[in-house]
Amino acid sequence: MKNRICAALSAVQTAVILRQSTLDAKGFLFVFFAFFLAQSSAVSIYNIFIYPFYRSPLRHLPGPKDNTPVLGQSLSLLLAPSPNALYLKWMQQFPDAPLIRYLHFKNSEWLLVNSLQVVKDMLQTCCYDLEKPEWFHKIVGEIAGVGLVNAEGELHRKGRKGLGGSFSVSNVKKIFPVINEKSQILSGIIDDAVQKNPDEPIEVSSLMNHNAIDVMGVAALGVELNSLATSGSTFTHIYETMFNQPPIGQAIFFLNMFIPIRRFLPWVKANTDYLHATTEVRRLLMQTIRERKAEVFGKGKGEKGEGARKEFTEEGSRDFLTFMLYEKTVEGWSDEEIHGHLMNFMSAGHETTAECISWGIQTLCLHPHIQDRLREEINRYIPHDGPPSYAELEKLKYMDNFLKEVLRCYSPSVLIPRSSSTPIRLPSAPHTLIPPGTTLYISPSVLHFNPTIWGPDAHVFNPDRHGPDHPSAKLYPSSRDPFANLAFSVGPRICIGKRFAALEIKSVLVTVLRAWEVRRGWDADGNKLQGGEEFVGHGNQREGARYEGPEGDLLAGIKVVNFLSLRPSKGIWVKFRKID
Ligand code: HEM
Repeated sequence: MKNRICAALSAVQTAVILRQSTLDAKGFLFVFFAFFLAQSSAVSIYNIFIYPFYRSPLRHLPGPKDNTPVLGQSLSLLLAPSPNALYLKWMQQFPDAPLIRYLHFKNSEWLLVNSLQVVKDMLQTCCYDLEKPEWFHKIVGEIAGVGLVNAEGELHRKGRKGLGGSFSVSNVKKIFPVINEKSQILSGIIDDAVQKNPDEPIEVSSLMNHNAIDVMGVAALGVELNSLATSGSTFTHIYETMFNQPPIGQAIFFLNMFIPIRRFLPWVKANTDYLHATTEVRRLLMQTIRERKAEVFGKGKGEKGEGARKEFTEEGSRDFLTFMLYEKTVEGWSDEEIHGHLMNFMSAGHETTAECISWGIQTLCLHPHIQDRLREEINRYIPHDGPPSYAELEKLKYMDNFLKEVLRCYSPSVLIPRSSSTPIRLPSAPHTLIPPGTTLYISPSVLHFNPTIWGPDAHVFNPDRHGPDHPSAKLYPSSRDPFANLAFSVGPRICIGKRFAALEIKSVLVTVLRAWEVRRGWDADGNKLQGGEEFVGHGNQREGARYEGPEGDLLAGIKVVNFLSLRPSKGIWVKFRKID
């Protein structure tokens, strides 16, 4: 925008000069670029060095002042030990500030949200007055496509309506046997590994990733990807390249939010690998859409055939792709739109779910008594060896609380950002005029570890705190506010896959806990314990914490990747012992 205005102004100024002189084409270009350079430099100097410090209506808000010149806090955020670390530090430093102002790249102003009221305004009251920021569209669009995640306004409402059926209880129930089947395969793989080497820890986060990819393959695409059986499918490799980038890849990813540099770095391997992965996932999904269309509508017909409809419904095939092709509500959706939704499901749906299960197992290793209580509940309400039914899972109340606590302490989603294209005042902060383009940043961890919401033990893992009779219900009523649990977000843009994800997580945990006792298999630095070595330390919690802060203790030595979600960088090593 800034460049377009400067270019238009420069063109007018050059035209005025041209009328008074006889310049040739070269001279014309020279004058134009000279004007353009001078004007855009002046605007940049104003935006970077003057506006945020002397003019901005946000300049008096509390926030960190230890900025790096021009880069603000961006370098510190990039180098932080976790995607939450700095935000949690600021939450502790400015406990009473509903909005914490910090400077980002080129001294752009960002606001960290530190109040439930502001969260409510952003995600509910003003949901459609705010949009996802331009930088988010750019970076998440590369990984997750357009789909719902990047749709705004009317397009988003239409998408939600059209996709509601795919994620309804009845459709999710139809997919449930697939989820259970994959959990069984997962258990079989653990069994094989333990039989070969009983004392050797197993890395669970990549295992859970393979499981989640296989589930999404069948649920979203109707395709068996066989990641678990073959230790990785093409999709697994693609997503590993995207999510597991080396430091140079992360730096490019980060810079690309502000300056489109990817195409200028064809010699950097991390960049070309990443670009190849995004092109390849698009190609594979487009190919799957074409093939399914041919199956559903008949080759080359491009129209619905009644015969095909019968065949598919009788088989009960209700993967999301087939559902989208059939549903009347979405008739007329282009391949491009369907592709966007599939990209969303594949990337938003597998990594987050796998991380949640992995952190869940990590906490079970740290808290054997929680493991015992869960196992006891499972054995009571699912008193058979077969896969759990939907109704049986619904009876597991302690499991529900455990899952809530895992999502509170280890929210896989680390950012819920919004911005406005016009100046806006939020109802809960009417005196703060938020200029257009300012990023309002919700880091779920800031609300999840806030002692004013959860009490002084907010940093402690305790599933019981979610129980209806727990004292915190009366002492800290805000902890019962739906907006205090942000792992799936809340409001019209709440995660559409929430129910599906919860089912998958519980299915895996039930399968694992019925068959296995899990024990810590990582040392104080998160490395795999060798052979029969056991972890010795004073209380698993404190040992190996990488940094001070509410989250540091809970990570128990496991280092995380400072990227788009809470992902362990060296995996999570776990010892499994068969329960007789
Ligand atoms: C533990 C697992 C999951 C977590 C923690 C999670 C978290 C989230 C969060 C926080 C959002 C809101 C983002 C925002 O508004 O900025 C979201 C949106 C979304 N999620 Fe999930 N998700 C999970 C699983 C899934 C699954 C399994 C699917 C699909 C099968 C899925 C598909 C989506 C989609 C399509 C959206 C966009 C919704 C919209 O904007 O209306 N997610 N998710």
